[in-house]
Amino acid sequence: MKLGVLADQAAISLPSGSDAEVTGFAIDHRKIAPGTVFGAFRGARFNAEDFIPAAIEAGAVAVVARPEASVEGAIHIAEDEPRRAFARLAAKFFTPVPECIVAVTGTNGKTSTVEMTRQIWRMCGERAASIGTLGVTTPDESVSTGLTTPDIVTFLSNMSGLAREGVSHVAYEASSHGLSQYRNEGVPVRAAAFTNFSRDHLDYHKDMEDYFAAKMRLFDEVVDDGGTAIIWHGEENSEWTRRAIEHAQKRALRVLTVGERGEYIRLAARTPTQLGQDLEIEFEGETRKLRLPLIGAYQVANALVSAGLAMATGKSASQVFDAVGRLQPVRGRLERAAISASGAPIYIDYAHTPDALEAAIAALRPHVETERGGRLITVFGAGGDRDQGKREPMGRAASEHSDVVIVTDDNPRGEDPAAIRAQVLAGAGENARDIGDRRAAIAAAISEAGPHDIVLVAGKGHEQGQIIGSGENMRVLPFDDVEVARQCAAQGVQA
Ligand SMILES: CC(=O)N[C@H]1[C@@H](OP(=O)(O)OP(=O)(O)OC[C@H]2O[C@@H](n3ccc(=O)[nH]c3=O)[C@H](O)[C@@H]2O)O[C@H](CO)[C@@H](O)[C@@H]1O[C@H](C)C(=O)N[C@@H](C)C(=O)N[C@H](CCC(=O)O)C(=O)O
Ligand SMILES: Nc1ncnc2c1ncn2[C@@H]1O[C@H](COP(=O)(O)OP(=O)(O)OP(=O)(O)O)[C@@H](O)[C@H]1O
Ligand SMILES: N[C@H](CCC[C@H](N)C(=O)O)C(=O)O
Ligand SMILES: [Mg+2]
Repeated sequence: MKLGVLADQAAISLPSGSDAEVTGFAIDHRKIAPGTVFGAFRGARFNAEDFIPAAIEAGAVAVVARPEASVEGAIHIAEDEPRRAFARLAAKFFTPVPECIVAVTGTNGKTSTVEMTRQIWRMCGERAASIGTLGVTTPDESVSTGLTTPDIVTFLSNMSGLAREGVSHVAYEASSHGLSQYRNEGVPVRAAAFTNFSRDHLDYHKDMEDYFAAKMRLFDEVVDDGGTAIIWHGEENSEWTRRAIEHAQKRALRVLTVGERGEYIRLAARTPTQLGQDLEIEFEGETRKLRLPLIGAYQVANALVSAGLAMATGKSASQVFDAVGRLQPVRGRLERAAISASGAPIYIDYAHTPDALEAAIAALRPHVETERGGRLITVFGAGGDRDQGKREPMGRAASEHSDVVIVTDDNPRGEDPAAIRAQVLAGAGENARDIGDRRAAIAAAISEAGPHDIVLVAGKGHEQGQIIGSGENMRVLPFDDVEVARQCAAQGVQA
């Protein structure tokens, strides 16, 4: 494929008289083959401009880099924001892509929402896929990628790979890291959703404003002109929600709000039942009753945002609401792993922010048999080399809303695990227990749970390992909360 053609399509100008045959795209100089376009970006650890000579030596025909970078022996596509230009250009190479693509952002609920959207589309008869923290899930398989958004080349090649497999519908998770690094864009996005906004990732973003601005790139720039914005508008009526609506309106998107204060789908009532919840919603002037086979208010939010995405992409209300009633649980999100020997259910959840912990605990609270002395026992920790400021509020959220709190390790990475736990414990208060070893912490919670109690193990959800150390010393020790909970529950039976 000719670089000139790709550049024309992407509205990117090349130095006059230059053109070349392009065979691929790479952002890592070690992945260059003859004919590759190299994106030389300045990152947190490396400045890839240092690798430009090596990339050209390996056969790069063009380099997308800042104007001040030195490029000799290949075409210099000089751009002030090289990541953005590279995404636009590479997107013209990785074609075709699935005809219907939607994206989801927000602090919590992205993975759940892309997964539920995939399920709804599938129940409507489409070949649908989702991309996010759980990996790439297609009609045929689920492949883990390690990161929510890998890198732009992997993202785009996954999209065109899915189209080749006959997938027509894709819902992808747009993380704030991905959005601020232009790692998940370039494809046409028909509709974009915003689930909620609260504290996370302030190790990476300067402050909440900076974090919000990263998320708002989805509405400001990534979604198609004339596209749809689905925005959760819950009873909490957050200022961030109002501002998200403003961003979407400013871009002249079709704005559809969903939730207790939603105008498109209004959640009028929610009644927890033993295995799920009964919902009453108002849609197009009619009241409908739905039964969601999942517990927790937060799962209603994600299910209704997913319903909005499915309808915004052409599915009929009757098909979509019928599908909502048949949603399957999302891996590691309020997943019931086992029942303890005494009869207490043990739930695994991916809550790793103060807001998410509150939501997960609130989901389980109605199921605790409080009148018979039942307690909610929460086991959780906070990740190392991540936002330190969320640890104390996480401790506070857990202790305010649970009856027993056990603080444990969750991917300490390059930090001292005991120091991380101390920061969490500072918020959790004196009654919280400190058991660093995650297996021992889960075992302690399960062995003390009585028949009317519920155990919540939060923070790792679907994860398959405990990450310890960093850089050269990083190791991932196999660890699966679901499996450990099952083993501990089974040991209880034998004892
Ligand atoms: C902080 C962060 O987000 N870093 C990501 C970012 O790295 P970076 O651009 O800073 O890269 P860098 O390592 O400094 O290197 C700069 C450039 O030099 C290139 N390079 C580097 C070395 C070399 O020998 N040759 C070479 O060409 C690299 O390919 C890169 O383009 O871009 C890389 C590839 O696109 C990512 O792998 C990397 O994710 C790291 C590993 C990470 O842990 N990220 C997490 C925090 C993350 O992004 N998580 C979010 C989810 C969060 C959530 O769900 O809440 C996600 O979307 O996955
Ligand atoms: N709509 C919601 N409101 C509040 N909390 C939620 C919501 N959805 C999910 N959560 C909480 O957040 C956790 C993570 O959910 P999910 O994986 O869907 O979010 P995510 O945005 O993809 O997270 P990440 O940023 O790690 O990728 C859940 O296990 C639950 O505790
Ligand atoms: N995508 C999130 C996941 C956090 C999950 C938790 N187990 C941790 O390691 O902190 C992050 O990278 O911040
Ligand atoms: Mg996710």
